[in-house]
Amino acid sequence: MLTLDEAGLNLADVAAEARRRLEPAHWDFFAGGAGGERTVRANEAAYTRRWVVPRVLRGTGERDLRICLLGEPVSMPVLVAPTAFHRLAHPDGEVATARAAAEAGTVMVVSMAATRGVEEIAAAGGRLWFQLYPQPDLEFTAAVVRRAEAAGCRALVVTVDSPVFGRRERDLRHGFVDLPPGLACENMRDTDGRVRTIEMDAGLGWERIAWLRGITSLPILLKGVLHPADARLAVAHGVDGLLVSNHGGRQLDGALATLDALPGIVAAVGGRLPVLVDGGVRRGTDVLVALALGATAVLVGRPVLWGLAVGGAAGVRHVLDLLRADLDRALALAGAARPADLGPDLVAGPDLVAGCGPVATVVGA
Ligand SMILES: Cc1cc2nc3c(=O)[nH]c(=O)nc-3n(C[C@H](O)[C@H](O)[C@H](O)COP(=O)(O)O)c2cc1C
Ligand SMILES: O=C(O)C(=O)c1ccccc1
Repeated sequence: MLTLDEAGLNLADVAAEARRRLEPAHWDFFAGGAGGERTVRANEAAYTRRWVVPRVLRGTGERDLRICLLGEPVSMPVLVAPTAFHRLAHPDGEVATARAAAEAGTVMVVSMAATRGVEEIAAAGGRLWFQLYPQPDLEFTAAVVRRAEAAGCRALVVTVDSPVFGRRERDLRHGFVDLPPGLACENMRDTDGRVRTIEMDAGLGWERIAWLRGITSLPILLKGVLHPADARLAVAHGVDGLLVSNHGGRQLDGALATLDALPGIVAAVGGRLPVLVDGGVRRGTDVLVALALGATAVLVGRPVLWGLAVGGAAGVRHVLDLLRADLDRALALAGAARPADLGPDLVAGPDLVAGCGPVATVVGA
């Protein structure tokens, strides 16, 4: 196991150490976003505009961080977001990430752009969900879904914020266009062993969600919903959960910070589906605020990659342990014994903070 000195006291420390270890082009691929990266910055900044209004004398005793998601227990409301190319961070790649998530008792969402096959990731143990970019080739898409099912994945996370690829200026400057030789998107292999390129499908529509619903009995979550009208459509199409996400600011630069979108989505869904959120979660208090505003759980993307770069499975474990301990302490200090004790009354701002302007919730839009 890593010492705290090596791995850091918080996720910013881990990020700084990862930056020292990674090739600049790979650091920039992981850290960067689309355009001027306004949305990358806005995701983290949104949390700094929320303030916790703690309750006292609640006698919380030992906290219980467990939640129930899609009918199954998860050890804490922090999951691993799907991110591409883990072998750029560590030779063990997604296998190491899966081992850490399993040890932490949480879900790992395996990216369609993973650099290890879903079967060997599953062999590391733990609960996996599979992230899908629906491909224009329906037969190939169906084959990938069957492969994820056969490997034991328990849900499909369908990314819907990517009709085209975001324009990432850091990657353009480095000339970073593809994986180095020897690494490949292992879950994009065809029957002949050839690796297909992941296509973004600008033709994707709700009928494809209905089609997916018809080819799998796995729960389907939509990843990348920010507009309440889309949340209502998702409910109407029988999906099983929503992930409020702007792809970590890597797709539409200028898209609303996810924490600012969350209340509108929660109101639109009205408790009919679990609502998850990702983007900019770096502290236990961030998790607390997201849950208080109605999220069932959060996911972390980049911090997991930083942990992986610093120490493989132990590094990812360190990141997840830091978040767990930080959330546990934040709950105690806010007077909550468990996630279910949190509500919007525990959060103030940003309207209470001079100069920050009102929160952009588009309820009923
Ligand atoms: C390097 C990197 C690769 C990503 N790859 C994928 C991907 O393959 N599929 C996907 O749906 N989202 C992908 N995402 C988006 C994440 O799932 C998630 O939405 C985002 O990272 C959350 O923000 P955070 O990094 O601030 O925690 C990626 C994000 C990063 C940083
Ligand atoms: O970088 C990303 O955000 C991402 O989603 C992705 C998708 C396909 C291949 C590589 C990265």
